[in-house]
Amino acid sequence: MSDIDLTIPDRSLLGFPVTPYEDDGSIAIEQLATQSEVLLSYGAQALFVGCGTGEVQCLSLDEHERLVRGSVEATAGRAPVFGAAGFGLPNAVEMVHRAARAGASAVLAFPPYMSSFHQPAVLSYYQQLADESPLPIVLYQRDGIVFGRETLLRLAEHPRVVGLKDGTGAVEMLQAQVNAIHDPRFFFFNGTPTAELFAPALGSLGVSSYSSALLNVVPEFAEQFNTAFLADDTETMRRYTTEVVLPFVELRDRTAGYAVSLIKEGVNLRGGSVGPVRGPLPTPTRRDREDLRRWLASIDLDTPLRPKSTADSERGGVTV
Ligand SMILES: O=C([O-])C(=O)C[C@H](O)[C@@H](O)C(=O)[O-]
Repeated sequence: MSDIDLTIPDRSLLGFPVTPYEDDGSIAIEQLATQSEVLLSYGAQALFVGCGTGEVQCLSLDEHERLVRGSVEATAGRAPVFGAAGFGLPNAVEMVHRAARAGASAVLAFPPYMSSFHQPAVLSYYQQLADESPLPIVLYQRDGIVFGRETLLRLAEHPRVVGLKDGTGAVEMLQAQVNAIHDPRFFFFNGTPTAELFAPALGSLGVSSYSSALLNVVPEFAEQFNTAFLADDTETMRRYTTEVVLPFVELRDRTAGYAVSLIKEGVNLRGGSVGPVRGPLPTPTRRDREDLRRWLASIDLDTPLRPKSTADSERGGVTV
């Protein structure tokens, strides 16, 4: 286990990097380091590697471990690195042990897909995973798995369960969950698709940290949005949402899976060389790719992606 402090302060911007591939399909370690620099330089306070935006469902156990190790080396102690664990108990336990060996600080526990909604079964599943885990665990609710109040209270008592990522944006449920947990060690974060869209609403419930897939492709904008968010500048956030986020969401919603595929394509369009997504994620059509290019150009972010210090010396800010 890494000895990096796992404390995720309130109001953190969390990075979920895409997984870069070489031409032969192997993990592109050098590109991984470049991406880490970009995300950290624009304000990511933790990196969740090989998670949703990182194509978790498309990676082998070895690849996931390699990704975590590469990211831990690239971040060199500047931020905690989270791996992923999931897809059934034996697999999840194996993933968390591999993440620990690779130096991760914690893991994001993906819902076991194809599973029941029955709360006692959900409780038992995550308790067993936490019991077996050498690392702290962040729960993740979306799709098939959400945590009832009692389930969450019981899980939050476990010393290795440290937080909850919400992928639902279900305000009523989330408010009840936030109100139920009084442990300052337990953190909630907004991990909805294109999380900026929900940031103002969920921020007002006290869920003030969020994961940003946009930080991969338009880090300059994601940083500016986060500055407005931290300043509670609702007018600026509304303008950014209308002018930048919603046009992206319109593209994203054209095809299931585009929340990841278009992020990766956007990085490629900005010279990131991260390769294509793996199936079953969809390859963007030519028309959607061109529209994505136009979206980038509309906000003057069709320039090469660079870590912030390099980019600042080369060009000005975002024109929105
Ligand atoms: O593992 C995941 O679900 C994610 O990749 C989360 C994303 O960063 C999501 O919050 C987004 O699309 O902004």
